Amino acid sequence: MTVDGLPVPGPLLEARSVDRSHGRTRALREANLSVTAGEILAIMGPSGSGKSTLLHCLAGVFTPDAGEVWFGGRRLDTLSDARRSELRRTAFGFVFQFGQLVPELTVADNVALPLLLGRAGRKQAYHRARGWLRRLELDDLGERRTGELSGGQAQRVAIARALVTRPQVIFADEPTGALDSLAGEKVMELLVGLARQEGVTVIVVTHDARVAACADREVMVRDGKVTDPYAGGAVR
Ligand SMILES: Nc1ncnc2c1ncn2[C@@H]1O[C@H](COP(=O)(O)OP(=O)(O)OP(=O)(O)O)[C@@H](O)[C@H]1O
Repeated sequence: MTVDGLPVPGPLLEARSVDRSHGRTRALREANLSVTAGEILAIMGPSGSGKSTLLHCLAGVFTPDAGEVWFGGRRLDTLSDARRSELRRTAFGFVFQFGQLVPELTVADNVALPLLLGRAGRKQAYHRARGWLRRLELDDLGERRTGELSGGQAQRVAIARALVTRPQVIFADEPTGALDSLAGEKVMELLVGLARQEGVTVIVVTHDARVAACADREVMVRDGKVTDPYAGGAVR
């Protein structure tokens, strides 16, 4: 596609007419969504409308029953399980409602873990982990067990862990859902600020209008359908 003779990069991530059921429940019905590189996108909608299912389809955790998912100009949904796992490990980062940190490990171990699993050297992994802990204002907590953290601290550790591999996209599912409003605001401020500095795309599922207000754009999911005016190749 070109505009005024200049090439316009296509969307980074796209759902095209995605259907996905859980048993007999049709969670997504011909869902279309288009996300550009560097965009911070909020996915909103009533409980049970299909937001998390959409997020998991975009991240290659679920494969659609019908339709297509594209990432960086290539089909994602037709890749093998092994290739999709590798993509999730290298190009994507995840932040969930309850940090999902490993409680037996220290904060620094949790942040270094994705690098160690990716076979980075120990010294380099911990060096990078400490750098991210500093950026998330967690310098003093590196040696703590994650069970000793407040909810807001745990979510900041989860963000450090998601960013440490330098992903292209962060998928966040209700990242502030378990926090009070002050802690939630701080977590979103840090996530969005760092994502912008790093040029990382963020897709965040939320019920909270204040969280959505931090995004560049929001889309609504209702009964498994997505309202996205930019889906289907519309030029922004
Ligand atoms: N593992 C599952 N087994 C059966 N049904 C499921 C499963 N996961 C989701 N569903 C159903 O699929 C539909 C969409 O669920 P989904 O979790 O995507 O919605 P959501 O918008 O993220 O909801 P919430 O805001 O409450 O988290 C719902 O009707 C839900 O009950």
